[in-house]
Amino acid sequence: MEKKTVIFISKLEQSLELFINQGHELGVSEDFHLEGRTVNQLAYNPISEDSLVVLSSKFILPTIEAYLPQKQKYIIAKRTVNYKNIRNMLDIPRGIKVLLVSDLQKRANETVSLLKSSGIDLDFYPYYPGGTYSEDIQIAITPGESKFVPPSIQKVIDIGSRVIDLSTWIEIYAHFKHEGRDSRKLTARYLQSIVYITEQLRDEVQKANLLRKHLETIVDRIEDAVLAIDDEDVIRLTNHKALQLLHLQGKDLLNHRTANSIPSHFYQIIHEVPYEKEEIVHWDNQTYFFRKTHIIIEGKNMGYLILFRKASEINKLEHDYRRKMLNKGLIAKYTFNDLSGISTSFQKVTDIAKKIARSNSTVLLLGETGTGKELLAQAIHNGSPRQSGPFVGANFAAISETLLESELFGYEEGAFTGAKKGGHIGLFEQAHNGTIFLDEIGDVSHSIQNRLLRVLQEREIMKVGGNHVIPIDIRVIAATNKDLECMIEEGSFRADLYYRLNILPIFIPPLRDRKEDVYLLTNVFIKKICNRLQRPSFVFSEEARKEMELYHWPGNIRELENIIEYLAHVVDKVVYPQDLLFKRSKRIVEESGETRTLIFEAIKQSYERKGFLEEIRVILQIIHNAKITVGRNYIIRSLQGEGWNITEEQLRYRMKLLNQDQLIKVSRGRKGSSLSDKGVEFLSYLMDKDRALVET
Ligand SMILES: Nc1ncnc2c1ncn2[C@@H]1O[C@H](COP(=O)(O)OP(=O)(O)OP(=O)(O)O)[C@@H](O)[C@H]1O
Repeated sequence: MEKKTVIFISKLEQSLELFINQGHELGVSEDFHLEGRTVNQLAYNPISEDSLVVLSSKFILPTIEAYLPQKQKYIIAKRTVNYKNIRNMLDIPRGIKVLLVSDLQKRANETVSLLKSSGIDLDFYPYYPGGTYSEDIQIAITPGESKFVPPSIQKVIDIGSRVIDLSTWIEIYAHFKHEGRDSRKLTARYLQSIVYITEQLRDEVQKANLLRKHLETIVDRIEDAVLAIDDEDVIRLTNHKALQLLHLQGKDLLNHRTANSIPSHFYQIIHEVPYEKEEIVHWDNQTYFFRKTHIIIEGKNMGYLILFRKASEINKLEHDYRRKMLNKGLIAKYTFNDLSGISTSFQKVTDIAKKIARSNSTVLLLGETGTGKELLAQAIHNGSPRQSGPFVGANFAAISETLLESELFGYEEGAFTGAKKGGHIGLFEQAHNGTIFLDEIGDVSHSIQNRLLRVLQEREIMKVGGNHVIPIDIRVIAATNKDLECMIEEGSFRADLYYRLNILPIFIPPLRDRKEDVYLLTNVFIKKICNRLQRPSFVFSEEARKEMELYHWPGNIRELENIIEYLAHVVDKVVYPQDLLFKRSKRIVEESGETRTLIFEAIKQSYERKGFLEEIRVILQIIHNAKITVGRNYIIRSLQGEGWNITEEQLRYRMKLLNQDQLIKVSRGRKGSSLSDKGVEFLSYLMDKDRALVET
């Protein structure tokens, strides 16, 4: 049988294309010839009488009537939304204003009713060129007319031109009295496209359910109590913690009105507390930290979120956190208030340091051993905007060369034999968002100097065995008692590293140059130490005080503090010159056993704190065994023979401390060292301790 012709007429070419395409998809083109004419084409492309004309809308009828043959049959197409494009509209939350944009007012209105009758229940505002609209609308939906969308709209969803409704396709078949079989096939195909959409929607619903379950699990894990309430005061989300604190365990609050579901006093709090502010509220004999925030979606207020937690829990958390940081040594204990000193030179130091603290630049602290460089570094950190971040100390004289690299930069799991599982976070990474204190920077080896330079330049590190860089935000404070400029001349310190460090230098004068501070510091330490030992205070006789002022204090404030500690153990009420250790020529072995133990224990602990007591023990042993005066090279070689790898710089530092503690004697002209009597005593004290440990 010869195929009949169906001619679609529309103003727009794209609508004709859409209809013919739809006809192909539905299989209509297997039964009829499908053609299209725009209104303008009718004049030179006339219509043959035996065809059926389908008009895209009744509004074009007056324009085209003249071109239709007299008895021409025509149908006005019923149009519907293209279900394939409906999916995009489902993401728009309910209650949001949406502009429905079309070319004419009536078409905009028509599309609104069409969408509403298809179950898309949004807050539609029809719009057409020349119409008005409210400026707060941010989303527009248009059936293929996006060119008419006002420019202020942020999001446009084009659902495409409207397609032809099933009833019109059936009418086409009915017109030609086509067999019913074909129209059933047509109906089946038409429904298929809708079923496909329904399937898609079902998937979406399942996905949404799954997502909700995920969300609920996550919210349950949050330590805070959570309540999400919509703009109609209905509870939309909550967690175990909230139910527990509100004494509503086992109750289902979801989708219930807040007013009817939660305790009335708490309900009152929710409505009284201002938005977006951390508040402290009292309820149920407890103090809570409470926060209420708006839930804003696509610019519209959809309700509010409440987070609350018992203040006691937060205090405990903060306390635990600080304790952990303290245990790890990541907190700076001292502030500028802990720095005592009235001398003009010391006042100048603190004035400059306070100003410098506020900046983020690298600081270089210069001064003899024991002048308070570490104390000042901590005070600078605590006076800086980074005060709540970590303060990490790295002592280059204390960490052995072999460990230094991995201590500073960390290592990846499996970087070397014996590497910890999960790797190790280095000191630089631990200092992220805080301050790193590079103590004894003058003792650092050449290879580490190179790596430090890179870190300071790039502000990023690479772990040992790692293959990616980790950016770090740190403030650097370095300290040394060495003359770095002299070391540069000798070639033992890199000039470029020095210039990177020497940005804000602060020189702390030695104690002998600020005698006014000796008396003040003496009293500060008497108070502190007597307090700690819970013993009555003591005073200095006039003569002893003079001796203190005359003394040259090679060990500076640390030495002064040690002397007061010693006196606190041995004097009663008044200190006389003969009580002052530095004044006495008596050998330590003449001290009473009790005092000796106290002094040795204090020395032992000071090495332990520095982390190299074991190395000190081996060094003393090597010198002792040699029985003659030995030089540093000999000691280094012997240490290596016993598996200890330390640099010459590190050995020099340790020898200096041993000398200060009078455990070794350095022969004139620095030819070599031997153990002092005190050193021999100290070594046997350490060995006794070791034995006691083994026996227990
Ligand atoms: N101005 C001060 N007021 C009170 N105590 C101080 C002051 N300066 C230093 N101290 C105390 O003196 C001791 C030595 O200080 P610190 O360790 O900071 O010195 P340092 O210069 O870093 O020493 P080193 O170079 O040997 O590492 C510490 O116990 C510290 O508390």
